[in-house]
Amino acid sequence: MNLTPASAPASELVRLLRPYFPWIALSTVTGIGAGIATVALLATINQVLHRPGGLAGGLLLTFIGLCVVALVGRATSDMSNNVVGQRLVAQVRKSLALKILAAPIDALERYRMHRLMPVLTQDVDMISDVAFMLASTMIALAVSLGCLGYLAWLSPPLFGLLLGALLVGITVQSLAHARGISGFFKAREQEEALHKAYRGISEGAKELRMHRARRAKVYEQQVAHTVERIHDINRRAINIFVLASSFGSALFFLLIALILGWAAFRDTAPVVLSGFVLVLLFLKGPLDQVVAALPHLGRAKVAFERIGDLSARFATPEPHLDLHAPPATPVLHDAIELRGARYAFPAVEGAEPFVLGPVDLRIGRREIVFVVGDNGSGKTTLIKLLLGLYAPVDGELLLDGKAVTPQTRDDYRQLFTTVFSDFYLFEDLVAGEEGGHQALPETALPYLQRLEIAHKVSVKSGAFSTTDLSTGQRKRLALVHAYLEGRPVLVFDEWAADQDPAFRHLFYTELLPELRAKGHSLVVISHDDRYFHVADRIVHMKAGRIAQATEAPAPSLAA
Ligand SMILES: Nc1ncnc2c1ncn2[C@@H]1O[C@H](COP(=O)(O)OP(=O)(O)OP(=O)(O)O)[C@@H](O)[C@H]1O
Repeated sequence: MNLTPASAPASELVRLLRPYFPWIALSTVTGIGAGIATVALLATINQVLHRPGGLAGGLLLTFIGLCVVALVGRATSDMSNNVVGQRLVAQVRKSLALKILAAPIDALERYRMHRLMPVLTQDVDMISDVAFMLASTMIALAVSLGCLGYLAWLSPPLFGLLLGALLVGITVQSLAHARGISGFFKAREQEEALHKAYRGISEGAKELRMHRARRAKVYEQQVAHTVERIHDINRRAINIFVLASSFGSALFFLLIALILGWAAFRDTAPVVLSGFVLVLLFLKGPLDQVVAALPHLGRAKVAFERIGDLSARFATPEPHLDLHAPPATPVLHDAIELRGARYAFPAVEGAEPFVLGPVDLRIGRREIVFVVGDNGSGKTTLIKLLLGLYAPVDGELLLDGKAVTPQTRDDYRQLFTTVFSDFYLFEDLVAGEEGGHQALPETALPYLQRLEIAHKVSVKSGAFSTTDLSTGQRKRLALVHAYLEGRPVLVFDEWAADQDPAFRHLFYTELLPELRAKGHSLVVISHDDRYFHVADRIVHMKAGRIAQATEAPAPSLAA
């Protein structure tokens, strides 16, 4: 599914709904059937009111038949519409998840979490809610149209009056709708600010406990202020709809007065007059229902545009990132290499854009390479290029001398196990790939013991028993993942930064050499100059360039 930018939600909706046209047709036909039967019921009741025999004989059968058609038609229409609505929501949810899974990492990094979450939750829920009420609204619309048809047949001049009133009502509703929707758009923009504030108060909870002034500022200026703005904007927008709806009701009663006045001056048959007023009074119910649905439809429109916007931003997925590709087990025979590779972040206002490269870097088999340098010198960016997470804007990435192409990039990435400094720890161990048969308690135990967390964590049903651990312990658990996956190249971004001195020592002096001895290549971002001697080679980064690549120094006495 490909949602296009915000400009064309209506055509987008049509495209999304296309697979469900048979269901929509069924819903429409049965809805209209129910509408016609309801109107015919009203006509029958009107006839009975003016007939000496009352509801007897053929009229009784007609009445029962129409009741059955109205009820069955309504239920069928409701259910088929519900099928469409729920399928639509499921499709949007899956499609958004797939888009996020296939989006280039730099596009995701730019989109930001506080913008992503309201779309994935609030906007999709809004569509779900509207899908739920769409069925009854459609039936109300069908009944309204049926009633109008009947009224036109019953008395064309009275229908002329009704038409005039309807035109005024529709004009007022349209104006209100336009104003209301622009309000909903403004409110939705504020929702993103609110989400950002919510992230601040949940993720920054500790910091806020420690700083009263900031706590008050975050609450007053970010949470309360934004909530109040959303409240004001939504209240005004909904009030516009309410006022328009009240105006419609007033217009309705004015119309009935006009009709009664007209009937007093013109000779109108009682059966026509009573039928007209009866149906008109009945019509108010479904019409009110349609009008009440307008704000919800307005909000759904806003939600659709947001989903469309997100979709458009991720409209260029990484090519050949197939979810169902067979497991790849790439092998490193000789080396991975960056040759003349360059990467540039998009410029941010007020800051110089960071450019990495051009860089040449070669990581051989069974080699330990340390990447070192000042904060912000480009170590992590270099690693992301090496991992194929960022695509170089110039130069190339090679595996055993062969260029990694968009077609082979995802397979290439399966060479690596990474522990980034902002790593995410998945609790479960993935079966079906390299670690499938290994996700057993007895396989994991030696690694958990080696990393001194066996007393805290075990493997149960293919998942770690807990991840509620200290930061350093969680990093050790991430390393267990790396052991279990057994991939050829391991990449650690400041892994040892959270470890105690004894374990840090163990990591550099025992674990890394052991892993190399087992055949792994290791790329380690490190600031621990006491252990630089462990590396086979040290790559110094400076302002986005490799300043020098040196052989490892001799071990210092302190180490
Ligand atoms: N997502 C991003 N968008 C824009 N610029 C970025 C982004 N990530 C990093 N940068 C820029 O790239 C530069 C290098 O960042 P990088 O994370 O590679 O540095 P580093 O050497 O790993 O630093 P540290 O030692 O602090 O982890 C930074 O100065 C930053 O301005």
